[in-house]
Amino acid sequence: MALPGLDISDSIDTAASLEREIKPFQEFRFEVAPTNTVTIKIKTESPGTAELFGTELSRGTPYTFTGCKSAIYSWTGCTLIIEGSPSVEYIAEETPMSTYLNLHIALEKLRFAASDCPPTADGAQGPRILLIGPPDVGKTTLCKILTGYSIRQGRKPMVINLDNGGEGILSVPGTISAASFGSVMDVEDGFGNSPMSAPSAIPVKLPLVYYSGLETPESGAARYKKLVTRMSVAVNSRLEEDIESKNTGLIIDTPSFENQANGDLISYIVAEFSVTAIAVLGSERLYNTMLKSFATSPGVTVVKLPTSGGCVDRDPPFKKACRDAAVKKYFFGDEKCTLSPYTVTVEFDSPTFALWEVVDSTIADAKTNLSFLPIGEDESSLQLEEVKRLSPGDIDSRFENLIVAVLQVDAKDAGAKEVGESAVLGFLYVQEVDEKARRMKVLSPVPGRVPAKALLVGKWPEGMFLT
Ligand SMILES: Nc1ncnc2c1ncn2[C@@H]1O[C@H](COP(=O)(O)OP(=O)(O)OP(=O)(O)O)[C@@H](O)[C@H]1O
Repeated sequence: MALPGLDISDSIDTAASLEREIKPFQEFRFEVAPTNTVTIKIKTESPGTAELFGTELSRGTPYTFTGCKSAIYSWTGCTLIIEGSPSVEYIAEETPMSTYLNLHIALEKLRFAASDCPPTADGAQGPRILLIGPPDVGKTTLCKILTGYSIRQGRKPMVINLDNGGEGILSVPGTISAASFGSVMDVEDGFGNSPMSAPSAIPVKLPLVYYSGLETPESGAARYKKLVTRMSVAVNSRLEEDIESKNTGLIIDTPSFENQANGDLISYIVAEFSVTAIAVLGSERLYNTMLKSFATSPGVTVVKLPTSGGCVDRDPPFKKACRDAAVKKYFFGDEKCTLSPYTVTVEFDSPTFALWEVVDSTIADAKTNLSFLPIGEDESSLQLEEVKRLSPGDIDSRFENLIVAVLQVDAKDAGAKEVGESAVLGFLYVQEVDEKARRMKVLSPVPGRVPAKALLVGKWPEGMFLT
């Protein structure tokens, strides 16, 4: 369509674009470097439809991708127009999409059964599926596909992201989050946006976020478990008030679990979220371990799912670039929506200032401590410190370029327990620490003073330069 009065067309210059025809049940896989941009649309005259990880694409609408490895699947066949230069692009004939669709149909049957029960009955609870497997086997992708399909059926799935080391779902890296998805996801942007200070074309989701500050659950198992428990309590009470979400159930994405050592954490998550189905991707060994572990748990079904050949190992620099991009986007927005963060000064001697730090207590440390317990005392008597309050003298340049979580608890009077278990209001980025003047400059997404809330800093995500 041409803009009235102007000789400007909003269509893509097809002369400079590639055309790719996808046959039914095939997918177009592509990779775009973090520094590159590629635009893809379904050809307007093309009869078929296509979807990106479960979310249907609108015909003729150009979608812009940057720094991603992704795929567009078609059940019917269609023609795509690609503008720009993906670093890799090909059409794949073999995909596990039929298996994933069957899994969705099985979950739908359970959801119909749940909807038929009275709201307060036990049976009103829809399926709660946990997705586990080694790194880069497509757990997050399957989570998106299952979420996309249930949204398309008019459901309201509750999506829980327990992968604290990843890019974050509706939040920055280093967090675990939960959100009810009642509207379409943003195909260009993973799961979409949480509320920010600018309008957005895709309806925003309201996530509940906890900041772990840990790279892996193992680098602070006690803290991670505590946050999982807090999350499960909040999610369960929310579901009691939202029957649609309760009937639809939970879709839970996890960090990489690949061996016996993670069994304890998996069992913990299963118990806390009353998981009813475990889907294991990409590891026969883990599947068999799960079968044995849950053989005596009649309420838990374990299934094995194939991994897509399109799942690619993302090397550490690519993952780091994605994490940096996620944090940058939180403060500065993206091409579609530019944000301007504010620089704010925080005085260490202010009565409303309290900065806490996540303690990196590895399992190894905990075990070492255990062996020094006095005779007769057991593990439960050991109080491992998970967060500690920093005095102004402890705050130096090592905190520069890190993000700081602004917690819901007040700075005044909050103790280690409250800080350790508090949800997050938002994030700040430390630009500069002036040790002598006892103050620091932070970037804040909102103007005005930093609220009088407890601040928490961790070692993850690692430091990054935001420009
Ligand atoms: N069918 C596909 N075609 C192309 N790329 C894909 C496909 N499926 C997944 N990917 C890509 O492969 C990468 C790994 O997938 P994903 O993030 O889902 O794995 P994961 O198991 O959740 O990883 P992690 O262990 O880091 O949590 C992602 O960049 C994803 O977009």
